[in-house]
Amino acid sequence: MKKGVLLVNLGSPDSPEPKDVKKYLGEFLMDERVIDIPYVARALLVRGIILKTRPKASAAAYKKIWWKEGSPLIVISERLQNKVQKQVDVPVSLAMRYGSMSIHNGIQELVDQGVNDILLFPLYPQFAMATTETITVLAEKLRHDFFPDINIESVPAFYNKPDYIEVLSNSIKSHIEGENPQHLLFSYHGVPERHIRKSDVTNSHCKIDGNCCVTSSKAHEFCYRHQCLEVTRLVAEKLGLKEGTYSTSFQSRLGFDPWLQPYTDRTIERLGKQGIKNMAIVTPAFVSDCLETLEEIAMEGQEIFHEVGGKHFKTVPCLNDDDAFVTLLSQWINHWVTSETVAV
Ligand SMILES: C=CC1=C(C)c2cc3[nH]c(cc4nc(cc5[nH]c(cc1n2)c(C)c5CCC(=O)O)C(CCC(=O)O)=C4C)c(C)c3C=C
Ligand SMILES: [Fe+2]
Repeated sequence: MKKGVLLVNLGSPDSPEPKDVKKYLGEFLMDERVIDIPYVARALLVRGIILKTRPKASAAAYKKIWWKEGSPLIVISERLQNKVQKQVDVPVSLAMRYGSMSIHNGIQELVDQGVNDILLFPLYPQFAMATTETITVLAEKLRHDFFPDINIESVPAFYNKPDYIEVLSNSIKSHIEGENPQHLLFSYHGVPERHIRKSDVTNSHCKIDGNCCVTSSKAHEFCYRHQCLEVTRLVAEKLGLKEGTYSTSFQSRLGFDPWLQPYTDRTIERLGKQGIKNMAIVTPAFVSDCLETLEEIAMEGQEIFHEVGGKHFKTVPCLNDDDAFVTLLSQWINHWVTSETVAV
């Protein structure tokens, strides 16, 4: 069998113009694992309400962060792909779950090079039905419908792997060294609480309270909240952070359902009001900087902090194409190539 790797990230609009943003959001938000309500209700909500107003506002936000080479998320993912390709001996392709650069094309690109054994690598440290699961389910459907003779194996969530925690901790350390933040906030993309309950394989463990995520359970393999809290705990341990000088929050809430709390914007405001003058923020649900980190955190978050008296707001970049991260992914891939098992 000939092996190859498909890295998969979220995707971005083709341009920061409202018509392209509308097309992208239409595809993204109509995914039943993102807005998980029945099709007719979802279509009414997305096409009848969200797509009437959000594309214009989102396009304005995208314009603030867009690079001359294109969307930061796409450009950074391509840099990562190119660097990983130099460290492994099998073909490495890149695809996006939404927008251009489809997973179908990514698989086809590998198949055209003779590959029939694919390692599908969702670029998300934590499992979520709106991210990892939608990628693996779509890839399996494509395999079944168009590529029945190939094998596809997926890389599971790697949130608690010691070598990942080490790379992430070292990166955070290098960016906050000399800044001496009084508080380090770990901000993760939010999800509706309902998503956590739906992914609970025990059907009863996830209460989304103070206890469930720290009480051992089979549910944790697919619990986004547990996995986020674990990343914070493991990095804090590695960096020797003192209790009270760091915390976890969830950003990017959309709609009125309860999402994971505490919310990042309110947490930044609270920290500023409590007299914190110097804070840093890290966003470990994203491996690549994107709209949610460059605009929502680095711009809006900083503005909130300054409005309530904060002075210094440091945004730690995502791992992006950091050399240590590239080496880590390449090691995992090389392990799969030589040992037939997914390394992480
Ligand atoms: C119901 C809505 C959404 C869920 C659930 C959700 C989960 C989720 N998303 C990411 C990562 C990213 N999301 C990004 C943008 C973005 N996300 C939503 C909605 C949900 N996300 C919207 C509407 C948007 C578009 C922007 C906007 O209008 O605000 C991005 C950035 C993409 C880019 O082009 O830069 C990322 C990355 C994760 C990890 C996640 C669940 C864990
Ligand atoms: Fe999102």
